Amino acid sequence: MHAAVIVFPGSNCDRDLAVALEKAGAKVSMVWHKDTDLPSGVDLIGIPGGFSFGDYLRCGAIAANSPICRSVVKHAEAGGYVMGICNGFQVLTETGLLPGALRRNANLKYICKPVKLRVEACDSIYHAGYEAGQEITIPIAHHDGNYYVDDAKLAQLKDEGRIAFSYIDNPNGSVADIAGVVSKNRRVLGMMPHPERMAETAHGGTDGKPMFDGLMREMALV
Ligand SMILES: NC(=O)CC[C@H](N)C(=O)O
Repeated sequence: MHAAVIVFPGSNCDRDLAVALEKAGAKVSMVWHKDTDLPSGVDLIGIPGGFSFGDYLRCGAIAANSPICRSVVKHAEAGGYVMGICNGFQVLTETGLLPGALRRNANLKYICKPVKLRVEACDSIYHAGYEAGQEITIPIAHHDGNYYVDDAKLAQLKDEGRIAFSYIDNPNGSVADIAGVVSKNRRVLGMMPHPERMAETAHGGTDGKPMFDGLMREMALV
């Protein structure tokens, strides 16, 4: 499986995401935001966490208009896989590939701590390594993680089984405790918590590792 990790000025989790994917067995190419084309044969795009363009305008808004993001959108629209973590989730909402927006945390503070998540019943490759209803601990590190969708879109996300992960004890004010969502075809995932920061024993826990191992297993079957 060939993954591309996109790097923006201000990305700071690009290497972590690349390492997590490599340890699961992927070949990873790092792709600079000014590039216009993805390497040929890319199966999965990873949009990493960080503070792209200093979080100016809105988190992810400038990155979403980078040259490479036109190719990211094309890849997703053609049915390709894309995972966006933290700032990556913010970028994906700004491109319109995922619904909703990430607003300032309800307490107006940057929050950096491990949180408990519930794995929702969502049949995506990103869930293959988990059981529905499983509780996992994954760190968050954001000031704009307060997920918002209006009532109609929330009802649609619920009806379509597109809530990927929920907070057990909501840290940031997100609507319906939502920590992550998927696209209608379940191939685009956005989540605020960082599974790549909980993927080996030295991280203090490995609850993020099944996401990478599971998606590798599933992609071998696609
Ligand atoms: N860790 C991150 O990706 C930070 C996300 C984002 N820039 C925020 O603080 O809200």
